[in-house]
Amino acid sequence: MTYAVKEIFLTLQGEGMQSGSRAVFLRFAGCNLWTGREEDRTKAICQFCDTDFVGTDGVNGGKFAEAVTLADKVAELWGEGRKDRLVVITGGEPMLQLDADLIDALHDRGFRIAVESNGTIAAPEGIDWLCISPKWGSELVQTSGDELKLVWPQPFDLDQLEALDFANFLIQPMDGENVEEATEAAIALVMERPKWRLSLQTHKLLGLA
Ligand SMILES: C[S@@+](CC[C@H](N)C(=O)[O-])C[C@H]1O[C@@H](n2cnc3c(N)ncnc32)[C@H](O)[C@@H]1O
Ligand SMILES: Nc1nc2[nH]cc(C(=O)O)c2c(=O)[nH]1
Ligand code: SF4
Ligand SMILES: [Mg+2]
Repeated sequence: MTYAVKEIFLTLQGEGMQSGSRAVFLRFAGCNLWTGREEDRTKAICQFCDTDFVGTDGVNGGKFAEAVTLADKVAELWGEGRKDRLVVITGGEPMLQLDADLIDALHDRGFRIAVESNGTIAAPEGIDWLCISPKWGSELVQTSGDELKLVWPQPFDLDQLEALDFANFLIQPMDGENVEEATEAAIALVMERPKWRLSLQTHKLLGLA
């Protein structure tokens, strides 16, 4: 299968439980909840996206015909050393393209595989760290994983989300024009519900990609 990749880059994971970890980010092009075009945003299911995932024109982006070629590029960007290798696969929606061949090729090169997904498509076997970030108005199909990272505010019933099979529950303020209000609301929520932890987008605070 040919993979459409927006960009691949080395940075720190900015969000969630693994925040602060060195990681290669592999961002796939395309999403099932928004076209990525600004003129479609207000009619999209997911309207608050902070990411350009359209096309294959980003740094190290392109069409990769083989899983091994793509995994080689990820390994090249990691550089020397096979210990503690981490790749974060995101998008767009990575579950539209992530398959067993790519999972195997990345494992063969020593990577732990973390994935950021909206949860509308079931995850394949072999993911080492699964982060699901549900979107109001979409159907949540993947109801288990390592972390549920809820962008706030959204009209979810938190009691229902807490009943799902996740090891960690995180709340992440919605970036945008109301980010300060969203951050205050997220802090208030954690103070009321200690099951949840605050996730900040630390890469934005630090000026990292
Ligand atoms: C760009 S998405 C790509 C992965 C996948 N499509 C998803 O939504 O989980 C990566 C992460 O950024 C979060 N995110 C997107 N827009 C955001 C915003 N405006 N503020 C805070 N988090 C945001 C998503 O919820 C998700 O956890
Ligand atoms: N540094 C950094 N950390 C991130 N964690 C999740 C991201 C994403 O866009 O999926 C992201 C991102 O875009 N950059
Ligand atoms: S589901 Fe993820 S990639 Fe798609 S529009 Fe929403 S935040 Fe962006
Ligand atoms: Mg991002």
